[in-house]
Amino acid sequence: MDAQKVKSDLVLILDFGSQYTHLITRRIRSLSVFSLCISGTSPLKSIIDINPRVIILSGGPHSVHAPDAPVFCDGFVEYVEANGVHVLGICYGLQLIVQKLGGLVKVGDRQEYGKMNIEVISENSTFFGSRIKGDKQDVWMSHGDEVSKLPDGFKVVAVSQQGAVAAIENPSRKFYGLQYHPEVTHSTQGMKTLRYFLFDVCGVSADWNMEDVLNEEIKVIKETVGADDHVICALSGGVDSTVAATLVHKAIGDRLHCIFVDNGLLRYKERERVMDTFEEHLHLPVTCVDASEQFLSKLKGVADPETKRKIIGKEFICIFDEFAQELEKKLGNKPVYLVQGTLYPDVIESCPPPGSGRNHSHTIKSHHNVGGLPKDMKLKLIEPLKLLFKDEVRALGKILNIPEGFLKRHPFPGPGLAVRVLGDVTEGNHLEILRQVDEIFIQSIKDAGLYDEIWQAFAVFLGILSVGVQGDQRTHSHVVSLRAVTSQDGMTADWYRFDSEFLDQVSRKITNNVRGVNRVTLDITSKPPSTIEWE
Ligand SMILES: Nc1ncnc2c1ncn2[C@@H]1O[C@H](COP(=O)(O)OP(=O)(O)OP(=O)(O)O)[C@@H](O)[C@H]1O
Ligand SMILES: O=c1[nH]c(=O)c2[nH+]cn([C@@H]3O[C@H](COP(=O)(O)O)[C@@H](O)[C@H]3O)c2[nH]1
Ligand SMILES: NC(=O)CC[C@H](N)C(=O)O
Ligand SMILES: [Mg+2]
Repeated sequence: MDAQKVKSDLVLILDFGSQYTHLITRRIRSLSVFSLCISGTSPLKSIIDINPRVIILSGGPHSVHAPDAPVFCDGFVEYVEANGVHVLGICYGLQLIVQKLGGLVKVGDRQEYGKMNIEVISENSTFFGSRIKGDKQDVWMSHGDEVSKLPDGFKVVAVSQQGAVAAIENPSRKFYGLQYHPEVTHSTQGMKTLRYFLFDVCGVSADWNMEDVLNEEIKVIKETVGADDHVICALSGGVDSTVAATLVHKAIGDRLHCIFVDNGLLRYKERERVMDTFEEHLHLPVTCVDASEQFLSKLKGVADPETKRKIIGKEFICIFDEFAQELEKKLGNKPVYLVQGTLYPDVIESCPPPGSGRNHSHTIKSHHNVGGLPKDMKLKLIEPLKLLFKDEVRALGKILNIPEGFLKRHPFPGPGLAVRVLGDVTEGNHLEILRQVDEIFIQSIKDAGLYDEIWQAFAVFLGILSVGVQGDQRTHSHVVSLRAVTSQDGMTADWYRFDSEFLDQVSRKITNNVRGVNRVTLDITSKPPSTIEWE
């Protein structure tokens, strides 16, 4: 998906490191307006190429006074004014507008964190429209600096209960600013304010929808892939790669060749279930490669989580490479493209704004990623989902007639059960025990009608022994842990609150049915401080 080819009005977010940048993008997209975010310090050329109707400057952890504070590029103000682009600064974004256009920002006498009440003080505010003077609303603030002098031509249109500037505007120059965060749900009228700003103040059209995204994608893929070119796709049976493959298949038909790898680390009956779904419901051409021995032999005796992940990533690459070579023998020409199901959060996370302090998840653990393919494979990438969030990918999958039950599948990591059996995965029958426990847990969640409420659920094999008493006998057996989380995008997560009756039933089912397990525990940690997977 190419931002420059999106015909709808585009709202560009310049990201200065706010925790809520993704949220602004998502809120705007929910109004059927296309929105993208790029680093706040991006060069002018990137902004010109994207050609936005509106630019939002995000909040951020910096103070505009700090020597290394991130700033929009040179020529930004001249560009937006020459092109009639509306600019909205949120929090740090507002402070940046004030400082750069000749006003003053100082360290606040008071700080405003959390819930705050604001009042519209202007009779005729463009920003708040028909909302009359005196209108009050609860908003969510998070700032320590405050505006002490406005640039010429600006006026204050709302103030906080503590008397600090809460909203400013200069309609003739098309600059607006909010000191609070309209994108968080605690700002009770935040969505109303954003909607009014985009549609009534900026005149943006609400014409972005998934059908258009799909048709545009198919068109672009048809134009990109040559008439005789072949394309490969690593298909995991997960939502992202399946939606990406189905979309590309629609564009180029049987010149798409999918490979599903059984790495010996899959869940109970997963290989059969995934292959059945592909054949029966999705009609995708898939080659299943059984590489379980290859993977497991490489993992023998390896206990370190990062080493395990690296070994698995490397094996995947070898297998994709062999697949490409075999196809070359069969077809006479080597596949030119590789389809990946990369999503927008991956893209945003991989280019955090300078100094934002935002961690890229790869620094915590090496996520298996097909993007690590060796350069000499010379495959060019097709990433049709790279500007979409998971819920949008699910919506796209629905239009592609992918069964809804499939689209609601919980994510499953590429390294599979290897990151859920702690330590050496090849020891004893640990993998097999985990498969049985996981199946009971997931099936119980489905039977209780809870599957769709939970973002991801699974069992973990802890690799420690505990003493138990079973059938009057002393046992010294394995301990497992159950993990279920709610999340928006996997970047942060909270543990799911099961009721105790459900937990009691699952625990008994596991100890009564899985030989070798005498203790079941529940993981009640959010992310952060934990991660979702244990390794
Ligand atoms: N067993 C596998 N066989 C082939 N490719 C795989 C396998 N496991 C993972 N992959 C590749 O790794 C990519 C990343 O996996 P990831 O789990 O992030 O996405 P997904 O499996 O497509 O979707 P989901 O997040 O819903 O599980 C997949 O899109 C796929 O290309
Ligand atoms: O394809 C993947 N390859 C990986 O190596 C990998 N590691 C974690 N995950 C999934 O990513 C989400 C966040 O996981 P963590 O909180 O454990 O980092 C969760 O949904 C995890 O299941 C992976 N997915
Ligand atoms: N949330 C923000 O954007 C904060 C901006 C700035 N760091 C302040 O404290 O005022
Ligand atoms: Mg997966």
